[in-house]
Amino acid sequence: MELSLSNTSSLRIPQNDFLSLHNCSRPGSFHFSNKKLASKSISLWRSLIWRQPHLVRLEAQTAIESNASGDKHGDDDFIVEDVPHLTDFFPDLPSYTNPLKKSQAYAIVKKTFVSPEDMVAKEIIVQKDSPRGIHFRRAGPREKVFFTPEEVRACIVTCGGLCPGINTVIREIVCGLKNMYGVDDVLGIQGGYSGFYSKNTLNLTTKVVNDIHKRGGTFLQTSRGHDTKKIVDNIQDRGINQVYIIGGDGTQKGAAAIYKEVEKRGIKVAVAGIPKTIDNDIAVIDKSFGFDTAVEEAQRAINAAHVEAESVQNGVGIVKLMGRYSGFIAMLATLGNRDVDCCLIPESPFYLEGPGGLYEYVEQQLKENKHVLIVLAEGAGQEYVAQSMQAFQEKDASGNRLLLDVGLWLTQNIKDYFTNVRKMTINMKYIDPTYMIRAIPSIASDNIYCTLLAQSAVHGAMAGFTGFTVGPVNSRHAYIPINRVTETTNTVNMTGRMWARLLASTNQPSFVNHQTVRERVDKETIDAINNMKINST
Ligand SMILES: Nc1ncnc2c1ncn2[C@@H]1O[C@H](COP(=O)(O)OP(=O)(O)OP(=O)(O)O)[C@@H](O)[C@H]1O
Ligand SMILES: O=P(O)(O)OC[C@H]1O[C@](O)(CO)[C@@H](O)[C@@H]1O
Ligand SMILES: [Mg+2]
Repeated sequence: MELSLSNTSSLRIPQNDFLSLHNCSRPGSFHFSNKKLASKSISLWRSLIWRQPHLVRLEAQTAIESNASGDKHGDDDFIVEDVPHLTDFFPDLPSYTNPLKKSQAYAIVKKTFVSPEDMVAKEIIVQKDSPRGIHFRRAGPREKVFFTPEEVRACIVTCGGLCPGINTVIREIVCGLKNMYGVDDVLGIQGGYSGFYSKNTLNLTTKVVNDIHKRGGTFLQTSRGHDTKKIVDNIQDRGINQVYIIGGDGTQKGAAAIYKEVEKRGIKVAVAGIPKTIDNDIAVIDKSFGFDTAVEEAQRAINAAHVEAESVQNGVGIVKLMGRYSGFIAMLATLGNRDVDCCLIPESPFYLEGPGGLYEYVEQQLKENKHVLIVLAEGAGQEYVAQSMQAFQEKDASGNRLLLDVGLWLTQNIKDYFTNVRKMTINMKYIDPTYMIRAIPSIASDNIYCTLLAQSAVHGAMAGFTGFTVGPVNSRHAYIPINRVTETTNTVNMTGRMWARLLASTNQPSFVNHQTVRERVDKETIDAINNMKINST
């Protein structure tokens, strides 16, 4: 591989070797006082590059020089957020030629292996002068693998709530390991994380998983709750060296903890996360699998509520959909339907009474159209329900707040208001299909997505990557450091265009009053001024 000084900002450097060579105190960010030293270091590292360890951000003097010579954004702003590799901890780990090289399936593929240089950009919308920004390693098969088929003992576990497509991912991991890499030994951990230490395992063969993708749910069962030490004890006891973990944000936090514990114990185990969540609340990735299936299934409930509401006098149809903290299902199901008059989600506070409130809007719709249709995410308006019920907020075994039933609360409030205050007779039709939209098998497009995720995870683990979550970033599959996807939650952006599209489509009130807008504008102005101050210091 050719390296020039102009791309010194993204070198594949074995971090440990570098640290021992240069005794650098700040891993991940390295400064060179002059070009000669940078050049010397590069030639030292060049010989170590084949091991594919961390990509390390390198702030070289040369990059600054290239900026000075007119290149406005040198390579120092090309940031790679890389995933760990087993050779970071086992520098002498042997590598082998990837069996895909001789695979019939890939025989006529022009470029079977992903180049170690290939990166996926986190931001796809850029301006001419904007920095090159954050990148992730592109997912896919590598020329060298760090496991022989015979030595692999893989396991698969599924945690958290259900989601269409889990079985497809399980199936494709088993089939991918067998058909692409000749791996026979795959264990199914039953009943989520706790299954590691409380249940027997299942031998997963291609025959066993052959038609599980036709079923909803998870073939392996799921649970909430965990004990990281006991999980890793079990991984060690069973001689497992590849762990495939399918689950949402909580599960990925669990995967990060397992990876850390594995690292601490110094055992050769690749930990791969496959993000799963019906709520689409996982950060960085484009969309979670099963989400499209859920949005499609939600149409049946919304259509039914619409038919019911428009078939009676003053019909009020209310549909409650899933979405604990993120209202993506409700938003997309509304946008995809067009009969919905109002969509309420956790990110957008709403109010009932007074000008611009929900009651006023419902009354107006009833006057104009004789019916109204509301789609509600389960996490919306939780503060109102809690207030009215004076309820104690319980938590589930994973520590997630248990939601109160906002659907029943809203139904009752609308009924009371129109009957008692407005003296109007309304016909309430409430549909709660929450579990129905996630307990079904995935549609074809989600199955394809699940296959890509599973195969990318298998390629990554076989290539020796670990501590990663796989997922599409701007439509390209990437290996993302697990912490990156758990540090924030993906929520609907209230100031983004998608929510504005929804408001434009339903014509519902934005529930944002003048005062709130004023405060937000003021806050944004103050933040911008503060940022300017920070940048100029
Ligand atoms: N901070 C954490 N550290 C380690 N493990 C965690 C953490 N949070 C959650 N887990 C474990 O991850 C598993 C799933 O978590 P959780 O119930 O939050 O669902 P999830 O993965 O977020 O999926 P979903 O939200 O789609 O239902 C549980 O076994 C839980 O104990
Ligand atoms: O009732 P369960 O199975 O705990 O799951 C409910 C939660 O799981 C999710 O489907 C995913 O987080 C949420 O939308 C929902 O609140
Ligand atoms: Mg979650």
